[in-house]
Amino acid sequence: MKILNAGQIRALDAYTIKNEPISSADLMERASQAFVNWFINCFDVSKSVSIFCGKGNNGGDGLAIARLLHAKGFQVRVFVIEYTDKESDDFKQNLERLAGNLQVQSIYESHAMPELHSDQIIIDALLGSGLSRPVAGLLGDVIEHVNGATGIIISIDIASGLYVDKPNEKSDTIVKPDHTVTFQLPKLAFMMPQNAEFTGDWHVVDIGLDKRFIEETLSPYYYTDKPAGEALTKKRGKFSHKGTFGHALILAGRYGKMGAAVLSSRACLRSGAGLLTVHVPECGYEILQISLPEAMLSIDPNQRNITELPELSSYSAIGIGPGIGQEPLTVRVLDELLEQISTPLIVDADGLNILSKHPDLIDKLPEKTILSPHPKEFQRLAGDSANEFERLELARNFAKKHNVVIILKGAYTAVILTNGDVHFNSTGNAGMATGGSGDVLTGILTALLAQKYTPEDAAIFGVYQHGLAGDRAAERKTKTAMIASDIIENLGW
Ligand SMILES: NC(=O)C1=CN([C@@H]2O[C@H](COP(=O)(O)OP(=O)(O)OC[C@H]3O[C@@H](n4cnc5c(N)ncnc54)[C@H](OP(=O)(O)O)[C@@H]3O)[C@@H](O)[C@H]2O)[C@H](O)CC1
Ligand SMILES: [K+]
Repeated sequence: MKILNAGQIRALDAYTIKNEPISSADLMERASQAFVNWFINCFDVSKSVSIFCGKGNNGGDGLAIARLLHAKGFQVRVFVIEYTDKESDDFKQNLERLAGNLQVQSIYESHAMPELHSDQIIIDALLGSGLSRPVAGLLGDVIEHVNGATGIIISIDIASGLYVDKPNEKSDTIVKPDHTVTFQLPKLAFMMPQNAEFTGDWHVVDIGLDKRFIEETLSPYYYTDKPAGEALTKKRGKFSHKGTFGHALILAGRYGKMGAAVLSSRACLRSGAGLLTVHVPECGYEILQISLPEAMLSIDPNQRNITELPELSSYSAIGIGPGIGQEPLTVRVLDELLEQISTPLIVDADGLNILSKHPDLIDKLPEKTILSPHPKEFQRLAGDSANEFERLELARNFAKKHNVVIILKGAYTAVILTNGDVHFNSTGNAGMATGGSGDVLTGILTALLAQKYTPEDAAIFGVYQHGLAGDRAAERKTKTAMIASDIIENLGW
């Protein structure tokens, strides 16, 4: 799914109206109906609803939704906030259509706010994608009042006060909804962890905006939903043999961190690699042989750390980093690896920390190497950023400059391609913020590269499957109890 900016959404709206053709009032009706369909799926008529409307088209949606919910038998109160004389045409039209059906209460002053009970559902239709400046005055007071209520809050399209495609200031007044029901496409703002409290659970409803216009509009931002994730699966042919699926090499582990080698290796085998060799220091010999009999071993001469690069010619993809530490001899191994490698590569964890401390190695990274930092590792690698929008820009520039694929791990993990395109992942949950979860991803990615997925597809698909396995694990074990091994046990596609 593509993610468009506010200007592009406006253009999409206008194009649909002109080319379908459909009147803008009818499009608003269709959007409102889509919201109501979602709503009645979640709530029954025993709930009473309070709708707070601005005077633009978001407010117009609120008025249309009020009418439709009232017709379905919901008890509805409608409040229009009189912060301006300017009203959109479709707002006006929907206000007229309400007359006789429902009484509208105008709010002129901050001290005249309606009481909100905990069993009431509040619908936020104050401002939508037309937000052009920080909220202040009466509107700000209404938002504070809504946020103070204990009932469920649902924002139409986007929380009022939240920008669609740029960062808000920390001091901005923004609705904190439990749900956002957004039209047609997810919004960039939803992908930023800093906005979590201003999105709640968000849901996309189809309002029939022009599909071809969406396809043809250029945007660097995508959302890997189920169809996009599944479309990347490579089928395993009937006549394939283990050679078809490649021979992966993972360099991982040191004394006290051998678990990282076990986790990444097991995940690699569970992700379809034909063969796997793990290069570990000598202390890992028995651990790996016993815990993972399916893997072959390459044993480093050093007892505790990786100090020598194995011969590389038989491998089809290489993963390095989990638990390797940053000893000078290990740094040299990474350096030699970068000199010699001619197969796809993924660098993670300590591998990334080594790159941060030895920036000359970054220039040696082969084209389309996958780097999979969490936010702290990325900061060490690329520097500070003031907010998550800025961090994303920094990552896009880093990916383009160094010709690498970056997996910026987080709530909506961002996979950033060498051309700067960003694919936000849809799967995964907070239970995955647990030790070893990243090592599992490294194993998955190494396996996919060994199976000849392109680095771009490997990154998007690997992150998607990692999250999906995490979701299955959370379902079976709960987010609290799940551990990285559970993610591995739930892999499979
Ligand atoms: N394409 C779609 O997805 C459809 C969306 N619909 C709904 O329409 C809104 C967008 O409507 P729009 O009228 O463009 O914008 P808003 O409703 O958000 O309101 C804009 C008006 O509010 C003023 N404004 C902006 N920021 C502030 C502020 N901080 N304080 C006060 N007033 C503000 C703005 O005035 P300007 O001075 O900037 O001109 C506008 O007057 C979208 O979110 C959907 O809900 C359609 O219903 C269907 C298709
Ligand atoms: K809103």
